[in-house]
Amino acid sequence: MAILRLENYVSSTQTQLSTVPLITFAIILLTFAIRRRSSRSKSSTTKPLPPGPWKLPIIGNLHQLMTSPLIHHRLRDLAQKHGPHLMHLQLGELSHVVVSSPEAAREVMKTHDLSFGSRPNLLVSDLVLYSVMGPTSDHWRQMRKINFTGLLGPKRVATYRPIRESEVAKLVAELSLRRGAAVDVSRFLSGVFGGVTFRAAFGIVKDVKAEARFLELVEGVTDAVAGFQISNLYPSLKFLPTLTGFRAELTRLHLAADRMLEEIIGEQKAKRVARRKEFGDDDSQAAAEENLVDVLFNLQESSDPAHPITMHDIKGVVFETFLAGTETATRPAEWTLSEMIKNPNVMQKAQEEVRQMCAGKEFVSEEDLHKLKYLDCVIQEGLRLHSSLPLLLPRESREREEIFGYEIPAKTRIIINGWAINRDPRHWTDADKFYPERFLDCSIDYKGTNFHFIPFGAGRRMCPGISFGMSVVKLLLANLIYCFDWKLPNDANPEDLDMTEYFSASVRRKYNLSLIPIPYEGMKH
Ligand code: HEM
Repeated sequence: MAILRLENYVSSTQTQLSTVPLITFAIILLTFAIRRRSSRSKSSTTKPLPPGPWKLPIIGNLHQLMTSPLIHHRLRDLAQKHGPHLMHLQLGELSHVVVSSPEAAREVMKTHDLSFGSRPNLLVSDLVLYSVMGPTSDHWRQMRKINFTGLLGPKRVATYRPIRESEVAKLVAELSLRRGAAVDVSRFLSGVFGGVTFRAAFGIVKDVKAEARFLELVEGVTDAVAGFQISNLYPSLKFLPTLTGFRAELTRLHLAADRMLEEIIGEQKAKRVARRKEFGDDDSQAAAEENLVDVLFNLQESSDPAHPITMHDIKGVVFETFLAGTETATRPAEWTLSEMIKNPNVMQKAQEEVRQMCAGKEFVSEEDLHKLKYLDCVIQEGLRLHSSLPLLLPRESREREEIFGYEIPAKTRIIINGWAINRDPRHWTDADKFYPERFLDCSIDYKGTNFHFIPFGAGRRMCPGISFGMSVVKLLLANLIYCFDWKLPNDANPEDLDMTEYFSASVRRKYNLSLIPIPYEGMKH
């Protein structure tokens, strides 16, 4: 999810702070901090806030986060010292609580899910996402239902199978052409997720260049909103987004995206009208080939007039799907493949499984996937160690709550450090080791019921795109290891593969994965 990224606050905070003369900035903040302090002193709490590190006036704990660009690591280290379950941080004007243990995650995402199931109202949600991602409301509930049932539920996802298979086959063909040469695998992988999402959303469009242009725009928005935006931390300073140029940048991107969406969705609408003229409503072939926009049109036609689904909503849901579904879903594939390269024994075992199960085939198709049990474990372990969204997405408490004897006031921002939780040594043996066998014959899964394994979050705000994303991840990885053997360039030792993380919209590899594909001879040609 590239959206409303909380997790990259730090990198972007640094960027933005350097563009504003610091002294002016400090004076402005001081003025507002005094105003705020006087209003805050009127409130009283009955229980203590969770413990936390010492705070500076005005910036609170921001300086303690700036010591590392990998904020999830920094938060884990701070939590170990100051609050292993719950830790209080003051970031700018806003009170934050960091959740770092499975026990505390259960309290937040299950016991008190209703209170903590809202999202903060961030500028990016209003300006880029047509408000579909904002706080919990009737509108959000309706959009969430659409996402789950209409677009991303398992039944609908099954209908996108031909798209997934053809995009993966296209990749295999391209890689075969480049046999023996180093290729930027990271780039290819994000192309597959972009391609699948584009075709699932819009089908085939007239302008052959539209896909590349639209995906470039999605990438632009992803980069722009990836961050701990300083203006989000000082909401009372309404002029900050304008002063830092953030508002102008978001508006520019939004207008460009909006124009393209109007164009592409307009084309879909025209096709639909033409189809209906020719076949009437009873066109079963068209129904079987419905894309995401068609489904949204159907829902619009049958929607309750008291809560109509508007063109604004349709654009919002479509754009959200791209922002949420491309970057975030690429990462599990990229990290899991990297781990297999770095651990040749795991790669060998996974390849033996798929090559045995699919012996003689040209391609691993979806009906073969259920046989690949070891690959399932490898993917789960990849998700455990490398969460795409290590801090999930930001939440906000709707009312005052008490957890483990601590007070969490209403309107507190909640950061759930899923990355730290997925590596909690109290729940995982050799927690930092890539060891897929730990998932063999084990009932733990990522569906949000095991709070020590939450790569997709849990509760009412859990990721609705699991089926959509994971169906591509597994098909893609199965084919990459079935159709090719892989070597590192310059005969580098696999164990030396650099796994440094880069904190952006999601946590990705700092250096793209460059590999040499060698087609597998046992494949049927
Ligand atoms: C396969 C890799 C993916 C991972 C690891 C992932 C992870 C996540 C996580 C951690 C969250 C936040 C959950 C929380 O706050 O509790 C989230 C939210 C979300 N994800 Fe995903 N996601 C993936 C793929 C997708 C795809 C493919 C889509 C859509 C096509 C999608 C759509 C969404 C949406 C719309 C939300 C926001 C839900 C809300 O606020 O109610 N995700 N995802």
